[in-house]
Amino acid sequence: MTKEPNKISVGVVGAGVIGRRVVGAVRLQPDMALAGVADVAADWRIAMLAKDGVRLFAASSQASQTLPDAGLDVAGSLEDLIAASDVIVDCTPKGIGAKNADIYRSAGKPFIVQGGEKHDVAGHSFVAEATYGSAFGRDATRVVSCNTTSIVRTLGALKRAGLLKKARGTLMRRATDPWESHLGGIMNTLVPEPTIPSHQGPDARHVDPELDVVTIAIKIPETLAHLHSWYVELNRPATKEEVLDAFAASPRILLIDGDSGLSALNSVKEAMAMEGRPNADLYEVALWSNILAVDGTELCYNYMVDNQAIVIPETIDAIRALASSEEQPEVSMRLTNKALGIGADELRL
Ligand SMILES: NC(=O)C1=CN([C@@H]2O[C@H](COP(=O)(O)OP(=O)(O)OC[C@H]3O[C@@H](n4cnc5c(N)ncnc54)[C@H](OP(=O)(O)O)[C@@H]3O)[C@@H](O)[C@H]2O)C=CC1
Ligand SMILES: O=C(OP(=O)(O)O)[C@H](O)COP(=O)(O)O
Repeated sequence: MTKEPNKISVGVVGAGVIGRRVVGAVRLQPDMALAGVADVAADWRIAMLAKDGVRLFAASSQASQTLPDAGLDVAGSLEDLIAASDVIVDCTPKGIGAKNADIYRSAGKPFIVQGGEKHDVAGHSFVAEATYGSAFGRDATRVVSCNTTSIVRTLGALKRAGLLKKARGTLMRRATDPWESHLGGIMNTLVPEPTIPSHQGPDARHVDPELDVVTIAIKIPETLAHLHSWYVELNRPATKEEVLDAFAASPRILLIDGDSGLSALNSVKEAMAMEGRPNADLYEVALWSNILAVDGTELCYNYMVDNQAIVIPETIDAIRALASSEEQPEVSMRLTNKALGIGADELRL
């Protein structure tokens, strides 16, 4: 397969909830081209990608049978996709990326895994605003989980403004993804995560070891998004305006006004649909400016994390960090934001 000149050739392994969104986002970047997708599934999800012109590769010997049996054209094996790619984005279910890492390393190809994998799989954890620079030119990185991404974005904004001392958060986690809610999830109950801290707080310190952050998580019976409630101790008394300015300085945090009617997860998703976002995806952390309170050094706020969407811009930036000559995080993030329509300036809200 011939590569498009001057474009980063991206191979995606595992095209489920995250992988198919990465496919869509890669295709919108001016400096990237999609080499194809390798998967083991051969159902409607993969058939729809094929109809969109995505080249399919069989990620297992069984898939090399089941894909053609389902009437789908197969361009080659996982190894063929790796050979045709400058960088691999592994979006397989938790634990499989760790096994695939050896294959990518043996092929000498840089790769990205997602937040279901442990930090050690890549030896580096990625959130663009914090660790683009240390990812630049590496052989691998891990885009941290959706909740962890939101924590680093928000606490990072407070830290850059010189305000952050320590943060304690309660994370209400959606039970399962919408498309598979008939297969699992919970109903008519709330389930506290069995350990304190939940993994997201410690995991945020893989990105920024200076963060003093503890998280507690609860699984809740809905599928739209996560909702976080934070108590933050500031290192000096601040005003509400100072705190809002600190958050507003990041284009990947969207201040929303509950008094305008955007008062819940579902209304924010509907607004994203009206914005014309694919899948009504909310790439930003949506933080309620009207439900934020500052009292001296005490700060409390709530925000929404669209778990299916928030890691997509980070993954695009991680591709540039590993496989392009762009060393400046701001340049990559601007390109990504523009291509995906991210940030208050890009929205009608
Ligand atoms: N879902 C979410 O909200 C978020 C997920 N993440 C992380 O992203 C990663 C992917 O999650 P998600 O998109 O939800 O997963 P999905 O289950 O939606 O998609 C995974 C895809 O990979 C396929 N697959 C399974 N095994 C292999 C294999 N060996 N080789 C190639 N493809 C394979 C699956 O096929 P099949 O279905 O047939 O098994 C499926 O098509 C995980 O690390 C997860 O923790 C991060 C942030 C948010
Ligand atoms: O990465 C996520 O959340 P997390 O930050 O709680 O690990 C995604 O919402 C996936 O979570 P899941 O492990 O419930 O599928």
